[in-house]
Amino acid sequence: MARTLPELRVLIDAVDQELLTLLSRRAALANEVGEVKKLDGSAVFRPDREAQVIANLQQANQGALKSESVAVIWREIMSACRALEAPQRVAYLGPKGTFSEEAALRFFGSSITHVPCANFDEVFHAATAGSAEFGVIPVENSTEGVVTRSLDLLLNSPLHIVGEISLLVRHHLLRSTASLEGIEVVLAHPQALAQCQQWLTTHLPHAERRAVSSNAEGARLAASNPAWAGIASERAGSEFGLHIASHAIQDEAFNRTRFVVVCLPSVLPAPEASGKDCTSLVVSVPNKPGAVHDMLVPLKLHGVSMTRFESRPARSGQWEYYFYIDLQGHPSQPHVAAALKDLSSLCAFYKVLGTYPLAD
Ligand SMILES: C=C(O[C@@H]1C=C(C(=O)O)C=C[C@H]1O)C(=O)O
Repeated sequence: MARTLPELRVLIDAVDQELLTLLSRRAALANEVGEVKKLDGSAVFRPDREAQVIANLQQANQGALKSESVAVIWREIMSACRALEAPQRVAYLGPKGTFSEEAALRFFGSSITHVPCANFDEVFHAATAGSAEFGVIPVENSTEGVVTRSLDLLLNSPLHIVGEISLLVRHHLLRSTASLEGIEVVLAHPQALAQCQQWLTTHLPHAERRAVSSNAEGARLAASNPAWAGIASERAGSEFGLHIASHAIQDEAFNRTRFVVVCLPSVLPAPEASGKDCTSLVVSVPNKPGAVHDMLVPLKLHGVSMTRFESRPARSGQWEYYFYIDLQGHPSQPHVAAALKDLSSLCAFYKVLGTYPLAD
């Protein structure tokens, strides 16, 4: 005979008690790890070790849980255990409800100390000055391309990149009522206004588009005026008590933003090779014919594939540029090391921004 609902619930309650005992044991061990780390001064957050823990469990998983669920559950368990060692402070573009916050939670789990910042410069400053261990910043969007301020800040910063997150970004039109009637102003970060420009031209041709410091800030302001609307995430909508006047208004259905995690090398040294890594560089070459072509030859010769190539003005007024290059691979791989050595010898400026595991 099939078990009844009350019987099943008694069994589930018993399993939960067992889980709690096991999780407490795990937490106590993590606490002990924290003590050891305090003595030898090593990094609290070890994303490489956490990735390995998840990979081992996914491989061992014979049960009913989906592989992705195993990852999500253990990310949170490890986030809570890590917070017992020392709460990690993570700076990002605030206020609450931004996609930067979502990216931070995806990478670190929810047991972090939030350090919301007013702009990207402040994120870099927080992670450099030590009011946060880590910063999370967007670097490119699949519709709008490069986030220029982030690239410019990376150039002169002592922070290095230790991880990346790729987030599906769905923008909603949010306001105090659920209709499109009477909207005079649409407030959002310039990136979001750009990612929704076709929709705005078609549906709200007469509304003023007003750039603000973040989408969540636009949503916060939209809550104060019925003729204003914001473009932001669902989370920002609930944070400020707004209705969704129109769902998923971004011009590209699969609009994605790539974020990177930055920190001082003393907080976390460069991650070791994971087998699926990216190495980010910024370089410049002498302003002479063929220099850019020559710079890329070593990549071809050593069989290293380039996944990104961006240029930014060097601001010298001489039509000189910095090139931001992403390569597949890790400098501990001989062919990557050889390509980097040859490439650097051709550059007037050469800086490795970081080497880190690729996002799923
Ligand atoms: C417990 C450790 O510290 C942190 C927490 C981890 C965990 O809960 O499994 C893993 C790596 C670290 O980010 C450790 O380094 O082993």
